[in-house]
Amino acid sequence: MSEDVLVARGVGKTFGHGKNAVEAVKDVSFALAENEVVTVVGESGSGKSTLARMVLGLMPITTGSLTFRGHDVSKMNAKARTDYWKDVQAVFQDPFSAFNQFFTVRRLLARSSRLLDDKVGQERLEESLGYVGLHAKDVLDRFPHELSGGQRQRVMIARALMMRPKLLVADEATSMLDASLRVNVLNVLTDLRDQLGMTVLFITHDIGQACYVADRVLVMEHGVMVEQGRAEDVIFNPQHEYTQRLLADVPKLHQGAEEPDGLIEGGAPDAPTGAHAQRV
Ligand SMILES: Nc1ncnc2c1ncn2[C@@H]1O[C@H](COP(=O)(O)OP(=O)(O)OP(=O)(O)O)[C@@H](O)[C@H]1O
Repeated sequence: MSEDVLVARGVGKTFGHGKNAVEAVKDVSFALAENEVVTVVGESGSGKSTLARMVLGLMPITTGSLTFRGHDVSKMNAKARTDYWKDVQAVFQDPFSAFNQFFTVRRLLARSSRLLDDKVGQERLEESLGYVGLHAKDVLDRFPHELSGGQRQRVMIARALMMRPKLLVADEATSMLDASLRVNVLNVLTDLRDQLGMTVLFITHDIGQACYVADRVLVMEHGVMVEQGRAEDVIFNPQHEYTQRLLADVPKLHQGAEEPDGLIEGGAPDAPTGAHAQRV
């Protein structure tokens, strides 16, 4: 059986105090095993990004505990956090904000590869760009404004992959991509799980994508994890009313449950078209 990489027990996050307090995440418990893709799905404001930021060590937790391979990651000093980020990498929704506009892609990626020796760095760079469907010669000497939104996002994913992280946290990382590229990137994530034994925590508001890519799905509503289970179980036998409602907004998923052929043609709105049926 795979070992747990990350374990969250009773994790909570409250912003502000008194009557202005916002409980963004409430008493959330889950574990991420080695070599699995887990998605967190929920509507806007359900606490997904706050959870991701706590997992990344970017903000302190208010209650509970978070451990990565047995080490407490909720109270890291600067050195421990730098080490943690060799094992845990992130890709966020807005790739533009992460770019220095005056740096070429080559320079941006070189900053990530400085921890690797030159030969490994060059190989990793080309390999990582290849994983996301980019060729080094097409992008390395370009500036951010010379790339499309989708290309920028894929460069950011490649940058994270260069470190061969044990855990990749992808927060709405495919939101800027068109449908075919989205499928491509989602498939890359599962390939990385298969080939590198990487664990992926994929955050999305789109239950179609969540179920397509995931081994397991965690469902959040108003900061509470209302349901978690294997992707097949969550899609075809959702237990919580909120999950049922999210799925009801994706009519093709339900049709597919009754008519296995139904999914092949359509797929969910805003979901990886058709491919979902082949995965689940
Ligand atoms: N720094 C902050 N200060 C105060 N409240 C915050 C802060 N960050 C998030 N919140 C609040 O916490 C709740 C959860 O926000 P969060 O961004 O985690 O949700 P989300 O599910 O990721 O939403 P989205 O999909 O829109 O990004 C929201 O009510 C939000 O307004």
